[in-house]
Amino acid sequence: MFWIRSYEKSSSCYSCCEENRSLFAVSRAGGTSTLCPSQRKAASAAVVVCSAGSAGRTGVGEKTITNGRPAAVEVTVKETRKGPSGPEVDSRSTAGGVVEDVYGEDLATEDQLITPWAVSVASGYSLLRDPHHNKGLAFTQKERDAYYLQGLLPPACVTQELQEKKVMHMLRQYQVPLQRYMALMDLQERNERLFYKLLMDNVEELLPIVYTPTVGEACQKWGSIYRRPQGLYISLREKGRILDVLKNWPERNIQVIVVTDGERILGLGDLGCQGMGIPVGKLALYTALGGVRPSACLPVMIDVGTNNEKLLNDEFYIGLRQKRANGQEYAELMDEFMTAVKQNYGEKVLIQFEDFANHNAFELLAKYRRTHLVFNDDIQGTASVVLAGLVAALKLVGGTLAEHTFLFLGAGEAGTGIAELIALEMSRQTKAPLEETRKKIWLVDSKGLIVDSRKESLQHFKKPWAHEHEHLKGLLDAVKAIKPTVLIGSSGAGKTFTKEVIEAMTSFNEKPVIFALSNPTSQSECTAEEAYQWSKARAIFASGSPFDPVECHGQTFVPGQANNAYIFPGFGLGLVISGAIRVHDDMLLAASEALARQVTQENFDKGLIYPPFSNIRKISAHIAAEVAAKAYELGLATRLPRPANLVKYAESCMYSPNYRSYR
Ligand SMILES: NC(=O)C1=CN([C@@H]2O[C@H](COP(=O)(O)OP(=O)(O)OC[C@H]3O[C@@H](n4cnc5c(N)ncnc54)[C@H](OP(=O)(O)O)[C@@H]3O)[C@@H](O)[C@H]2O)C=CC1
Ligand SMILES: CC(=O)C(=O)O
Ligand SMILES: [Mg+2]
Repeated sequence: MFWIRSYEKSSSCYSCCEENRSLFAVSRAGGTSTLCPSQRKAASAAVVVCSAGSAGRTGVGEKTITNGRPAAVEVTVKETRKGPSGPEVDSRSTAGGVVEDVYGEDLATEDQLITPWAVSVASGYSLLRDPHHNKGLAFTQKERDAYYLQGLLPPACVTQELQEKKVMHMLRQYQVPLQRYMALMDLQERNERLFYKLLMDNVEELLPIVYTPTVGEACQKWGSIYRRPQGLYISLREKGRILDVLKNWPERNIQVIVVTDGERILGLGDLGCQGMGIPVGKLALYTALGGVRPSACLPVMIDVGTNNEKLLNDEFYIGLRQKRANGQEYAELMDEFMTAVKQNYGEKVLIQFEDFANHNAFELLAKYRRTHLVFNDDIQGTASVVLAGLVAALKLVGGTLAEHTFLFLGAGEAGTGIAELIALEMSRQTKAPLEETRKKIWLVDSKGLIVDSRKESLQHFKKPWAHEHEHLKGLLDAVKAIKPTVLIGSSGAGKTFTKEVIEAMTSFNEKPVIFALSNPTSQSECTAEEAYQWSKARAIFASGSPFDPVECHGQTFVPGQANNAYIFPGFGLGLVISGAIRVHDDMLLAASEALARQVTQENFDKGLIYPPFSNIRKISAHIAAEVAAKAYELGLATRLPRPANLVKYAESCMYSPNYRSYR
């Protein structure tokens, strides 16, 4: 038995050997190659050719047998790309030529060019450095014998459970959340399955590390803590060759892309290229919470510059050092990206827009929702999660949606996205026209209450909310005048729900419903403690970032986390398993209902309007099933026939992080 290092996963091999990604071939830079039986047969000959699929690269491995095992496997990489007129072009010269040995760079002087990805493998050493297959001390003795690992590991063989216990123990020693974040990222790069097992088994403890609030700090310091790319960085420099850039990614079978341009990272503003932490974090949740295979997930950072002066002057900044491109230049880059994604991965890859500034977010969604499978998490995912929380909250406060009055602080992506879905649901329930149901919803932006006298100067997404009313500048005035039953913070501005605001809400509501959605914790409109204390323990409260339970008036309150993380993983899974080709608003409503249904009486008894994250895999399966059902109903699903039991089917599709046994 021997291994061949190949450069692309052959798509035919992928499908026939998916379940048993054996180690006949090992990965390069996170990519894996699996030899199907025919290739294995070929592998017993002296030369193996691994097809490059559409990427156009061919790796040719030659082996020399010494005492029944490979003494060395030399691999020659012949880069073949189609020339402009069609025929294959041997681009070896531009690729840096043939590399003679595995670690050629050690022999080269610093100014000599080397081709780092042309290497050969004949030892388990590389297996230990392949995060997709590495099991560390959990390799059994048999596996150590079979895969040339003898001596490369200390003698102890341990279980994955013991490894998990040890890493959790180590993580808990760190006092600083960012240290935990970095340790987890290191684990992801070292042993992917252990990383996901940890995340799934300890979701409530680790979510605040890989996600909000710590991911916010990680993005702010990304330039300093950057170690490995973790996704694709596509900058203005790549304009005109984005398709080629996509082909550099080692995985072919991508199902979900999360893309940002870094302009509105949580409530932290423009973090430019450092926003990459968000797609990386969101996709970790796609796998851990929604069960999408890690190899099917692709984080993308579109770098068009940054207007953040501090970053532009930071010596450790890793992005383009220029002001943000906008207008036509921006639109062209995005268009090239969207086209290349479809060309490379097909019609059914889900593209999730994340943390774009609102002046681009609404346009991108409107433009591509007709041609691509796109979803804006901040506009649509947030709307779905908040609607679910409201529907659940009605069980505690009484009344129908239409009997409530809503006031938002913040009229951007999250605010207007939520407002629109509430109005849509109200309209469905009451059969009243959307224009009527919108009148129950009021929004305040940085200039005050959105009213008709401001209409001319409003951004297009605010115009539907410009109702007749005198203009009021401050939130407190608006609360007193509108007398909302539900107050929702989506401003990105921390500490804006003051004592006076919460007391005013409490003065005319028996149980004021208060959502402080802004992330990370520093930007939350108020803390859980403030909401409960200032409302004399009467508030029904949920926040975007997590807060610890609060003791108030002799009771313990467990605040809910109104975060789109409840929705997008299951939502995406539903699209993937049904082979959906477009996202429809009805799917958002279906996801929202599925989430609201998961809140149990026991949860309500604790004042919770969201189920605990510890049940998230089950919740995601139910959301996925409802979304898929809607896709079938709307004729948007392509995976036929429709499975009879969609919940069971969704569960059966979910990634498991348990180690596989290697033959
Ligand atoms: N919990 C969750 O799941 C989610 C939370 N969020 C959070 O919501 C926040 C906003 O996100 P998003 O809607 O995309 O951002 P946008 O930039 O699109 O919108 C922000 C809105 O808040 C207004 N605003 C800002 N500061 C103030 C202030 N001091 N007083 C009143 N209004 C203010 C802005 O006013 P103007 O238009 O006048 O500039 C704008 O209307 C972020 O912190 C984000 O992290 C977002 C998505 C999901
Ligand atoms: C949660 C989220 O998507 C945000 O804060 O932007
Ligand atoms: Mg977001």
